[in-house]
Amino acid sequence: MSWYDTFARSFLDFQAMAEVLPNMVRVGLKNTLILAVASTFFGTLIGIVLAVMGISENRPLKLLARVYTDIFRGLPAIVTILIIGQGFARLGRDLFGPSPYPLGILALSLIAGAYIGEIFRAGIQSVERGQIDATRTLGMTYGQGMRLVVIPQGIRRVLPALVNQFIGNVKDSSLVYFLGLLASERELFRVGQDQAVLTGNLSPLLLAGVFYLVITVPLTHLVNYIDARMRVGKRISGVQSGLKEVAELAEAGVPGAAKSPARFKGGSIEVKNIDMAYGAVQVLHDVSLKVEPGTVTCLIGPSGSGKSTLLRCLNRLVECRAGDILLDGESIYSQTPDQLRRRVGMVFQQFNLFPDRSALANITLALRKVRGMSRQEAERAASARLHEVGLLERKDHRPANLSGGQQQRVAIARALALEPEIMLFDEVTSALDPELVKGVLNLMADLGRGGMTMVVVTHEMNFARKVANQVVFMDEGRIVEAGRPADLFDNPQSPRLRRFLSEVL
Ligand SMILES: Nc1ncnc2c1ncn2[C@@H]1O[C@H](COP(=O)(O)OP(=O)(O)OP(=O)(O)O)[C@@H](O)[C@H]1O
Repeated sequence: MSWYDTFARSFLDFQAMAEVLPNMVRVGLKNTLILAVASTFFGTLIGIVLAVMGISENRPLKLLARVYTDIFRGLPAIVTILIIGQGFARLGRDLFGPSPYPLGILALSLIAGAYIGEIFRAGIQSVERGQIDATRTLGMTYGQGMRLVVIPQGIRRVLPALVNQFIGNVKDSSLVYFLGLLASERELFRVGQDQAVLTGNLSPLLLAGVFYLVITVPLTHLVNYIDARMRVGKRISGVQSGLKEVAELAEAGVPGAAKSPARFKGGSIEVKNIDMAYGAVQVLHDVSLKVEPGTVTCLIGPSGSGKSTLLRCLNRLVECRAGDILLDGESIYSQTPDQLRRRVGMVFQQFNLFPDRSALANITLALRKVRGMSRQEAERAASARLHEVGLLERKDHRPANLSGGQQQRVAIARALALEPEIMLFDEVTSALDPELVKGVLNLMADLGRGGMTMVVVTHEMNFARKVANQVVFMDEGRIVEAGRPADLFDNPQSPRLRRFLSEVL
């Protein structure tokens, strides 16, 4: 007999396959899916708890999650299944009757939980810090930020890994057979193996193998497709040049130099002798500053001089070590950070838009969750803000489908939607292509003319000169000079400011 005949007799006995097929679908496939789905479901619940424990600040919880993960990831699956299935057989019988099947699910879930916990933890930790900063500046609590923004993004990022885990559970479900399943509980492998013993050839096992592939291969491809779709959203055509973006703003009524009527009720700020340190490194030394209502203050200075840190003290993204800050004459420490941040909006260099939400949804999220508006109210308000920044037509675009300048204008609209009294801008044009900078600066100048109190960290000296009421020069964590732009730029008093201006102008 040729090798092929031997092979065909062992593996290609179609009659043996046909005989086992009904049982394989009705019993094997069904039970494999129940085992895999149930253990992925319970494993996901365990994984979420482990991930939350793993990223918490509580050391005992962290340690517990670590120990759990090390044990269940380190042991071979079959060892865990046998220890749980046989070690707790008595208890299992009392609880679930003669079937070892529930204990099999429990063992698979405990193993899956260890892997899924690590997957979630990595996913959540991979979400940029700026995302949580953005939720905080929009007045969301830490819990809201995690639940509404960070965790969904983290889960989306790890979706392929989660599906891999499900595929792993489909395969590991075959190990439950070691617990001696009842006939009605046999999974694919066991049905194939029993039939192989009966017929004396391996064709039923091959058929079981085909079933495993039929479940796992399409799933992998499906998840890759969904993942790609979710990452960027639906592609929307309509890329435009940066020069056209300035026109977009003019159409929306942001005319650059024209006078706009006061439409904001800006608040006042008084910074009184604040010190701030990151650990042992003192970053701000005895900083005092007054910002009158409805004025624009530009903070300038070399890199690392503490400008961003000062800005972050104003909305308590970082906390001062000494001194006080008054908002409209009242200490910002007499209110919660969330209450304060509803009054003090902030826009960042990296935009920090939520990538998985449209421009409109980026704005409505805080309106609904922080301000408690209905969906309709929030959409109406968000549309009005988008119109003001010339982007109403692009309300359904995800950030990935917008230019940097457009993204920054959405970020400004998002902050304005909460109707703050103060707006903080942290180098908001530094990440933009040169031709997109003008559109964003025009918009900011318009806000200033509209009576918004603004504190702007910027390297755009022209903007500071033309738009600011007050320019503040910082160096090494101290305010070195502050005054009207003409005084600072044309008549700098300190050698440090003179040197700085000679380098940047
Ligand atoms: N999270 C942090 N942990 C530790 N040190 C930090 C942190 N953020 C900033 N620093 C340090 O604090 C100092 C001031 O930084 P800050 O970002 O406020 O300066 P900056 O003037 O805004 O600089 P740039 O223009 O480069 O943004 C720098 O020495 C910086 O390295």
